[in-house]
Amino acid sequence: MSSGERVAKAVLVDIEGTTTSISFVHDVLFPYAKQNVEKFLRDFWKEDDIKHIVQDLQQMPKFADYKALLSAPPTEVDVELIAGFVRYLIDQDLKVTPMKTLQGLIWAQGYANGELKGHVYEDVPAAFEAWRAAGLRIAVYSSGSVAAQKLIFGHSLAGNLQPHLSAYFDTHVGHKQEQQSYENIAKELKEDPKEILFLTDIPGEAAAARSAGLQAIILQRPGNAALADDQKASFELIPDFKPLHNLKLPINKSQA
Ligand SMILES: CSCCC(=O)C(=O)COP(=O)(O)O
Ligand SMILES: [Mg+2]
Repeated sequence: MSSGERVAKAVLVDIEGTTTSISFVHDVLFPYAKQNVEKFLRDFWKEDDIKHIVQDLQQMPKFADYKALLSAPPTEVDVELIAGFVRYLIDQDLKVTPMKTLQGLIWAQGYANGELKGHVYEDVPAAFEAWRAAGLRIAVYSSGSVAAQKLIFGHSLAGNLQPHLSAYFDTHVGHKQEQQSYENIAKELKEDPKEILFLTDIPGEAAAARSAGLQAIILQRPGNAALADDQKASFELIPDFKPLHNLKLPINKSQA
């Protein structure tokens, strides 16, 4: 099936490499979080939600790995130790929930003070408008926290795109390369999986979505990772959202 003939009731979009450049995430957002994590933790160390995040971080097996790398073994868990651990996790691009939650809280300050503006490719707002005008719902699924997703679209270069979005999912629903996550999303959206179209840059995510019965298309945006030949053969590939601007509801739904 070509993108021109596709029908769906909902479009589920990934962010990094799909609506937004990988470079914005890696060269702007991640450095912002690394530069500001220590001050953020110092300012909010005694707040309950930060205490919970710190506890969750300490329980990760990676925390022991990180401590073992330090020249002097830490005697207490303090701001500096946790900030260093968060920077270590960011450097490895680990999609772990407590660190992603913390990143979202740090980025909120950057969006609020105007230092950050969410990158979206220029074809994204037009596609969102077209899909909504055709009666489709649009949902987001990213490893970034739901709070971070709302920020990137709420403070985007194209203005506030949140009114187009009807649901947001992060790693609380499961990891992006697991079939169960997409089954959970379909259930929460109350849609038949085959009527959800998932758009992503990562073949492992597309494969997991497809194994749950969703449709999946891979974006080849500038700067996205090159695909192996078998991956190219397994999925429909598109350079941007323009081939999908004419996406329609299934015929029985649009006539109802
Ligand atoms: C929600 S904006 C920041 C994106 C992010 O933190 C990330 O890890 C990107 O992951 P994605 O699942 O959108 O590829
Ligand atoms: Mg992605």
